[in-house]
Amino acid sequence: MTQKRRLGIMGGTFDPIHHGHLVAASEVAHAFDLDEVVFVPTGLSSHKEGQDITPAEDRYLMAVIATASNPRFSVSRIDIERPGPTYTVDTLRDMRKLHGPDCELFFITGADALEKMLDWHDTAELFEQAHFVGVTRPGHRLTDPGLPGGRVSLMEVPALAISSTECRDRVRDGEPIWYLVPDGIVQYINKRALYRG
Ligand SMILES: Nc1ncnc2c1ncn2[C@@H]1O[C@H](COP(=O)(O)OP(=O)(O)OP(=O)(O)O)[C@@H](O)[C@H]1O
Ligand SMILES: O=C(O)c1ccc[n+]([C@@H]2O[C@H](COP(=O)([O-])O)[C@@H](O)[C@H]2O)c1
Repeated sequence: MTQKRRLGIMGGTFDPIHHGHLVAASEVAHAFDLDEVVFVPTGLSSHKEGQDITPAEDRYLMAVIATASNPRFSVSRIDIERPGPTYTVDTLRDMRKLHGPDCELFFITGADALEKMLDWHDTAELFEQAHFVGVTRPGHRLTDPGLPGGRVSLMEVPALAISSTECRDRVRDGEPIWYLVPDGIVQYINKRALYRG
């Protein structure tokens, strides 16, 4: 019997994508023997309404640049092309349609996001569609938030105290972001004059 294809999905605003995201995806891919990790930048983040978010096309292109050198990483436009707010249940439904039933889906997320998962849209269906992997993040303790057993795993990854917020703040304040994000992202942010305030 052939093994089902194992597909990781890393959803995020990625404004901008940074090495914390990339390390988390790489560690989960290794630990869960994933064939591929698809980064899925959000369209309109349902819980970030009113926040000043960079256009989806820039966030998508930065994700492409950051993942280009890894043959097991790719980027999907499904969330940025779907009208309305982005809900993970729609991401998983679309991924399932694209990849068929013979594919196991693993949604990768930070421990901070996992803690709030019971408030997400259509939680019951979420756990039918995918296995959820919550990774450690500095500043957030890795505790079991009481999510259904068997469908959620918690995983320690090398701690990188990087956030997109800090990257944006540093650019605005004229501080370097070299080595917090891939080199191509530093150059893209400069070229497009992003986060200058
Ligand atoms: N340094 C990190 N280590 C582990 N997971 C992370 C890290 N940074 C972000 N994540 C996780 O990656 C996913 C997407 O993150 P997101 O794009 O919101 O980045 P962010 O750095 O949290 O952004 P912001 O500071 O704008 O809120 C989330 O599930 C988040 O918890
Ligand atoms: O589906 C939901 O209700 C929901 C609520 C909050 C966050 N999410 C997803 O969690 C991922 C991380 O979100 P963010 O905005 O913290 O980068 C991203 O893929 C979001 O679509 C999903």
